[in-house]
Amino acid sequence: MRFLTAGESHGPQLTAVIEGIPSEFPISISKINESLAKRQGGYGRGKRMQIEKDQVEILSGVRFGKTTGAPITLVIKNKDYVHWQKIMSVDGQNVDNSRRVSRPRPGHADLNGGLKYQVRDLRDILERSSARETAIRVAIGALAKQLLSPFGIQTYSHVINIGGIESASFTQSNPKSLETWIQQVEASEVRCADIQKTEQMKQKIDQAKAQGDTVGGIVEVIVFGLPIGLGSHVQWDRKLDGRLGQAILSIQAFKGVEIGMGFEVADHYGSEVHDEILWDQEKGYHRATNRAGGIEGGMTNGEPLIVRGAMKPIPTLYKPLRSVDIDSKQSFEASIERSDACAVPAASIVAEHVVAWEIANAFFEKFSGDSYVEIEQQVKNYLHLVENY
Ligand SMILES: Cc1cc2nc3c(=O)[nH]c(=O)nc-3n(C[C@H](O)[C@H](O)[C@H](O)COP(=O)(O)O)c2cc1C
Ligand SMILES: C=C(O[C@@H]1CC(C(=O)O)=C[C@@H](OP(=O)(O)O)[C@H]1O)C(=O)O
Repeated sequence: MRFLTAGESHGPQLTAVIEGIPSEFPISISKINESLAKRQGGYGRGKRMQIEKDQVEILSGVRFGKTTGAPITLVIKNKDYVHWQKIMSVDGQNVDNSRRVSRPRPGHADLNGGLKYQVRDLRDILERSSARETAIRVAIGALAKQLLSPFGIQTYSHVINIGGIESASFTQSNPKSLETWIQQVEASEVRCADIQKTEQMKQKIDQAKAQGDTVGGIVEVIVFGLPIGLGSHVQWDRKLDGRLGQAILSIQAFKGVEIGMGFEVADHYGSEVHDEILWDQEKGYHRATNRAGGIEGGMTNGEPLIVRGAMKPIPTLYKPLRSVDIDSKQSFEASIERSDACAVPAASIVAEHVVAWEIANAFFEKFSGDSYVEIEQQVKNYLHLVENY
């Protein structure tokens, strides 16, 4: 499976064309819209999220609520476009050039992109590098989630750090009831299961905002119900951990990724890092612990997948950093675009959905076929083989 996205932050719409989705899978538009609404939420977001109300349109590849096997086209309209039509004019007629950007913002693609593409209005770079694009990637991931759901694979996310205020990872907190834990995360304005930490994280965001500053954080994605053997050890670009790393680091502002114990492995003995292998009649092969985060040798090992991503603080500051005007070469304060103070809760939804896409990709590589029934058969056969191994 593969996809391409297109669209500018203040252009008419975001578009995705997805290819390779097997036929006869039920697709619910309202479920995709639920994911889109979650991405728009979260404490600390700016005024743009009050303008947009993201809704997906499916323009091809789905009929009577089921995939047909043909390429799927997704569209999300930018409501803000009505205010930007002249600024984003395609044909150069009736233009408004008052929003030209000549002072690149540190931490953004502005300067590198301007030099690389030889454009003198840095808006040409800003518009496409913007994290507005994550809306369409969440729609794609929401579709992937629906493909995985019949096979019992579920993906969740939460926030475990905002500006240094830390909350327990899923493994540390080891909740008794998954349902209650999910409810707590969804009820929190920062998507953190701990109520006390939620308040502290909100305070941290308020504090940063009051100072014209921004904060980043860490998000954690957990995937349950994975069969053993998604991904492969045989080739570098088939290793699932490598692919997940790329997926997470491709999210705007993500600078670090960890699987399982992650960077912590460096501080421990091998006996404290690896997961002993057990077998019993009921569970078959399983592990005493899940320090590896569900992946060994580039393949799933049947334990829950645990992936974390670190997001840097939003680079646009209301107390701007110094930059250079590309016309006069004089030192100025960087341009201020309307901006979020913290987008970590929103980014946890993005991470959850890009991970779901990677898992779906690995799943349909292992269980390849053109239709739901064909794939269902393969899954059954394989699970039987695993059970009898
Ligand atoms: C959900 C989300 C929202 C974001 N909102 C903003 C924002 O309002 N202002 C901003 O300057 N950067 C924002 N960013 C981050 C920038 O898009 C990103 O830092 C920039 O494109 C440069 O890319 P890089 O940080 O990956 O190098 C956001 C990122 C995400 C994931
Ligand atoms: C539009 C979204 O996020 C945007 C991401 C973003 C950036 O520079 O990445 C800058 C802001 O854009 P604007 O200047 O239009 O307010 C955010 O609002 C979104 O998440 O849908």
